[in-house]
Amino acid sequence: MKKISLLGATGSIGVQTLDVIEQHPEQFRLTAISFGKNMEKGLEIIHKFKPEVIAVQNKEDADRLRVQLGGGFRVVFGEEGLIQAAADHESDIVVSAVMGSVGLLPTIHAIKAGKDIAIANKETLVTAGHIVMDLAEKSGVRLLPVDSEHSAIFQCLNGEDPNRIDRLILTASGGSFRDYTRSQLADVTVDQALKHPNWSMGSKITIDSATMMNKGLEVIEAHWLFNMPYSKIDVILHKESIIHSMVEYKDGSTLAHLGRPDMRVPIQYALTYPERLELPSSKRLNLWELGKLHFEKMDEGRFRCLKLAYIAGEKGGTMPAAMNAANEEAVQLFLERKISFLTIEEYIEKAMEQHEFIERPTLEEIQAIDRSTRRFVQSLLN
Ligand SMILES: NC(=O)C1=CN([C@@H]2O[C@H](COP(=O)(O)OP(=O)(O)OC[C@H]3O[C@@H](n4cnc5c(N)ncnc54)[C@H](OP(=O)(O)O)[C@@H]3O)[C@@H](O)[C@H]2O)C=CC1
Ligand SMILES: CC(=O)[C@@H](O)[C@H](O)COP(=O)(O)O
Ligand SMILES: [Mn+2]
Repeated sequence: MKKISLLGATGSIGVQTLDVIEQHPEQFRLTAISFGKNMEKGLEIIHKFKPEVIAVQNKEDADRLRVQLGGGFRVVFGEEGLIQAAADHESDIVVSAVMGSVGLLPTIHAIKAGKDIAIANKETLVTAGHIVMDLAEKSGVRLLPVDSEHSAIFQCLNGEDPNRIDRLILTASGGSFRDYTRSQLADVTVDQALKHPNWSMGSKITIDSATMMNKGLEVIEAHWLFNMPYSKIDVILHKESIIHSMVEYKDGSTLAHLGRPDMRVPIQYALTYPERLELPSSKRLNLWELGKLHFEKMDEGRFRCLKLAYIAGEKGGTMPAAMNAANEEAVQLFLERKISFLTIEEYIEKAMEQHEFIERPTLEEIQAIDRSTRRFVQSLLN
């Protein structure tokens, strides 16, 4: 029986993780959850799975929950609560599926506590890849990718010697506006941006897919997870999201991972690795039904955020953390309808230009950069 702590239980990855757990009651037990503010969904999960530890964002919600639930649960809140749900109780693996850089600290604590991490939260590796990877190695814990592209690459690598690899090829759907010209992007709406062609995901990552920052974050995530230089990480447009990513080897062989767009598959693989279990609810891929698959070269002028992410990744140090914080703030402003779609990349670029770079930052320095960059982006509004 594998004991699971699930951070971000009410979100898109969280709910799909619960679906996987439910399909294998003999394999998995949910011992801790965290969620933000969605009390209705949170309560439904608590009644169904009865986790011992429950972390919520605010003290008021924690107090309310304690009254509603009575005894038998440990209800905690805030940053300290997230850390407790991740690290301070009995579990074998932590699924990190909160949204944003708030996921960094609990993951670091979970690694220090010797827990394996099923990592969906890409902002963790983007902001502090060098710290997280070093710590995971020293603590002897496994970082198992959940992000579909990274799970695909992980499966195509399957333990091969890194010297045999020529390049990693990440596939990108192109997001909601893949067929729009740059001038058409000027007045797109939030509702349009939230309609991803292939995946049903949380709102922040859906906007990231539309700006192509999602792919930029994934390039940096791949750099850390697979110890690969940026010159050997490419992105290709593939609008069907059937090939989830590829690895090209020295001898010219290219290995690809295919499947229907269904996050329960990589989530389950991270939970069972190296085993594979049945996943009754997941539909099989019938290529003859699909007909053609399409591929296009990336246009970096059209998708400016991808270019910014390569620049930030190559620069290293605190630059990816600054880029990420600017992106999180700008996307939130767009979702609140305070800025336009193209202003997202404009704000990120401005934040990167003014950023006071630190080459080998500590965790505290990364957290300080995260806060100051968010303040800078907010100041651009006035
Ligand atoms: N969705 C997908 O298919 C994929 C997602 N990812 C990555 O996984 C992560 C989660 O994505 P997704 O599930 O789509 O996101 P969602 O927005 O759907 O869910 C986010 C979860 O995090 C919680 N949360 C948000 N902010 C905070 C906070 N400040 N403190 C505590 N909890 C918080 C939310 O709680 P509540 O709603 O209760 O407020 C919710 O449970 C992201 O990093 C994303 O990039 C990666 C690959 C695919
Ligand atoms: C499901 C998943 O892993 C997302 O990150 C997905 O990749 C988004 O698709 P695009 O960013 O390619 O549009
Ligand atoms: Mn992805």
